[in-house]
Amino acid sequence: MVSSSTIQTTLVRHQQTIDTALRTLFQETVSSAQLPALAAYYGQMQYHLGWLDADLKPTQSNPGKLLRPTLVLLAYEAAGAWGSANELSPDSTYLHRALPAAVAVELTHNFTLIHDDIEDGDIERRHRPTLWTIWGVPQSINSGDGMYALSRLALWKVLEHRVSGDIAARLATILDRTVLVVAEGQYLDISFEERQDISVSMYIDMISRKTAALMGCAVEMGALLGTQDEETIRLLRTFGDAIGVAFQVRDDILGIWATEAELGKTSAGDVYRRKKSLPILHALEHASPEDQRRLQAIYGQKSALTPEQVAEVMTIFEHTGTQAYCHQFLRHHCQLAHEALSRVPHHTSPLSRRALNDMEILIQFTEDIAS
Ligand SMILES: CC(C)=CCC/C(C)=C/COP(=O)(O)OP(=O)(O)O
Repeated sequence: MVSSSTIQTTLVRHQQTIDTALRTLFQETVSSAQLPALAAYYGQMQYHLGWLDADLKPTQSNPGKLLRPTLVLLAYEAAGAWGSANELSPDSTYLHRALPAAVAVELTHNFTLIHDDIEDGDIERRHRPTLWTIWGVPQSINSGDGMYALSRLALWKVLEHRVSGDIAARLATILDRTVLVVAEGQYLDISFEERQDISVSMYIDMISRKTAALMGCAVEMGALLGTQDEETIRLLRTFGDAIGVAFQVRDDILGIWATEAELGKTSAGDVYRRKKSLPILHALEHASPEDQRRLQAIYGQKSALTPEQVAEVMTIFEHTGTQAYCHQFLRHHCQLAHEALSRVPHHTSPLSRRALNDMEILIQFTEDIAS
């Protein structure tokens, strides 16, 4: 079992550095557009990032997990940090080479979330009202667009840190391809809502695009900045893709089986929401014909589910071995992530070893709920 303090330590190691870089690059990138008339436009983006409140006053908020940019920096270190830092030291200047990519990935992630909240009609994110509920849909779409552009501009700052034009262009291509793949995943996810014929494999393909692709991208970009060794980059990318799928499936499992105490919201919440996540798709494919008919009837009805119907769905999950299947699926992807990491060519630098160890802790943390 990975203790919450171990995972905290792993995730916060770079948090402050990333938070500072995010704010600095954001300010640097928008400074040319700091007309008073535009202050509220950039303020809306900063609200979404948690830096300002709804009155556009600074908040005391903590920077959050910043998981994706953390993956950029860990991959950069694991790959060798361009050979520039072979000692563990509190001086983090060696990270400067990778910070623009970390910031770009985080801004890209947030641009997709702004648009996702509009598309899903979600009214809350990170325990705060979503952007569109405060400033309306047109302004929020426009904030998301701006944040996407900022993410690309932030990335080009790598050129100020002795990264070659070739590597910078390759980084930009990886990020652009990823945004396209994420949008494909979002298309599939939205189209699945109207369909009754979604298989487990179609779902896995969808989450590989919508969720895992950006995590794989984060790791690949970090690795590419850290080394020229293509095999190391490939193995780290495999780790990122696998941990990305595992993270989503972990979320799916918690959405059904986490206790109210663990989740801070209703257990079986994803059943109440009729979310087409891995558990229900597995049960729809593998339950007995009678149970499949019941599931289809319950998930197809117009009215809200009653607690009795939710209990019935949970019983069908039990009969079908759905929880065991989801746990097995999670373990398998964690195993893929672990195998990829264990094949990363051995690095003698303590920095690289520590980053690989942190990545192992992330895998264990993801897998814990299945053990
Ligand atoms: C191109 C676009 C807009 C892509 C959105 C990508 C994305 C990761 C959405 C959040 O997924 P989710 O809806 O499953 O998660 P959450 O519950 O956080 O909204």
